[in-house]
Amino acid sequence: MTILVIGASGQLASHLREQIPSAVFRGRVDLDLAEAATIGPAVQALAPSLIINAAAYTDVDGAESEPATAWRINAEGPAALARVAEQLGVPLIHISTDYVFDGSAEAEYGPDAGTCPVNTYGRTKLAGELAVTTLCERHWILRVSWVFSEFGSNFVKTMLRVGAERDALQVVSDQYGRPTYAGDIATVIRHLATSIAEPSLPWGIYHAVGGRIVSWYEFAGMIFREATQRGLLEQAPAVEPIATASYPTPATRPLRAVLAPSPALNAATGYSPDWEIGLTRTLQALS
Ligand SMILES: NC(=O)C1=CN([C@@H]2O[C@H](COP(=O)(O)OP(=O)(O)OC[C@H]3O[C@@H](n4cnc5c(N)ncnc54)[C@H](OP(=O)(O)O)[C@@H]3O)[C@@H](O)[C@H]2O)C=CC1
Ligand SMILES: Cc1cn([C@H]2C[C@H](O)[C@@H](COP(=O)(O)OP(=O)(O)O[C@H]3O[C@@H](C)C(=O)[C@@H](O)[C@H]3O)O2)c(=O)[nH]c1=O
Ligand SMILES: [Mg+2]
Repeated sequence: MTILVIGASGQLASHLREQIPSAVFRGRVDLDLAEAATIGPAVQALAPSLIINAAAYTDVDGAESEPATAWRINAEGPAALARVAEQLGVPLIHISTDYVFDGSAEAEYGPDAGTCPVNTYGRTKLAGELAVTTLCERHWILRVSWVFSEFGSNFVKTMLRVGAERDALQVVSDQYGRPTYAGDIATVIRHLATSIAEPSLPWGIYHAVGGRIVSWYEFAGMIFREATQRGLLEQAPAVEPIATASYPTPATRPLRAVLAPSPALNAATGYSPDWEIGLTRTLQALS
């Protein structure tokens, strides 16, 4: 049984390497998602029994200036993976994002809520979801949000770097979400992979999140509190809450695209993601 992971050094791919060491990993140098025509033959040659797509174009602001590249990697590449999974008759686990929603609702978004991305990254990820659902019957799409880890680049590591350089910084306090520890996504995937011979979870879209809803400002405060307690930072910088309008970026970001956890996913995997434990793990690993 060969489990094929697309992605090698990203946050999720790195945790999958720890948790499913027997899997075969293909980073962008071996298998370029932007070259859709090459994907089918490359995957067929490996004859996997399960395909996990841990790769994506994740530079939200960058996608605004290179939309064609983001589209190739986030929409056309996953479409090619879905086609070859269907041909081989094997399941595909694909990852998506809170940014498929516009974030204008007060309530949390369930997997069936109406999508309406407000930026290019979100539009390309939504196109990837649609391709996977229409082209490959045996799919699980796991939506996650605000992913962080000791591996790769993310908000936690940015805060630690900026916090070491500056006495004060401003962080937006009107965008809300549920952060996700990449190690938790890997754990959920590991449980799903273990049950692949007799899947108990219906194919479809699920939200692999859990824990408190916070703003980026609150998240930054929690990072600085624990990082100073652990001696990762000598002193926490002063953090000033600001409105999104005062922090202009190339991409618009949804204000309240809060993913509602999926009880069926938690029941099937016997696991509930908890990002606050993940934050402690991340800061431990970086200490
Ligand atoms: N980061 C976040 O905050 C969030 C991420 N997600 C989703 O979670 C999933 C995992 O993201 P994350 O681990 O954070 O990603 P990272 O940004 O940490 O890593 C990106 C990964 O994509 C791979 N990749 C990029 N371009 C290509 C390409 N052209 N061909 C093949 N592989 C490529 C990289 O490959 P290589 O290993 O070779 O460098 C790397 O493994 C993605 O689907 C993402 O959209 C969802 C919500 C939030
Ligand atoms: C560094 C920094 C960011 N911010 C803001 C910008 C932004 O609104 C928010 C978070 O910054 P980021 O650059 O991490 O945001 P962003 O890259 O948009 O994060 C998103 O990435 C993609 C891949 C996803 O799928 C989403 O779930 C989400 O995690 O904090 C500040 O207010 N102050 C700062 O000093
Ligand atoms: Mg980013």
